[in-house]
Amino acid sequence: MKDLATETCDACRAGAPTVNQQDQVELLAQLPEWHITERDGVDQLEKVYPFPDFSKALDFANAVGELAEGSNHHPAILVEWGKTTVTWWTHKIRGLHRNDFIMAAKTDYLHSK
Ligand SMILES: C[C@H](O)[C@H](O)[C@H]1CNC2=NC(N)=NC(=O)C2=N1
Repeated sequence: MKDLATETCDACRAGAPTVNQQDQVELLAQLPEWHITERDGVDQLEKVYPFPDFSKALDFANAVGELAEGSNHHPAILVEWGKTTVTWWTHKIRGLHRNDFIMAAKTDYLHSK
């Protein structure tokens, strides 16, 4: 199975298909500690990263922001003292695209460095 983190995001267009339930299970199996939650009817992929303080949490958030800019695919990022919550979904399709799982894998890789 190819490492998700090495894939690149497709240019996602309105009307693109969302990831089906079976594929969600397969992709989540490659993404430890990530979970899918629904907000306002939109499935979102989310993970909480713990940090020793606010400053480290903010540094990671900034690194994720740079990753997002480089991929033109952007998460919601919540920075709190001791943790950063990263949430991926695709606005254009109001749901989860393969891109979101790729970006989650890239986020994990960034955290591991
Ligand atoms: C115009 C710009 O390319 C688009 O709005 C991009 C920007 N980043 C994005 N990020 C996410 N998560 N979903 C999108 O649909 C999206 N669209």
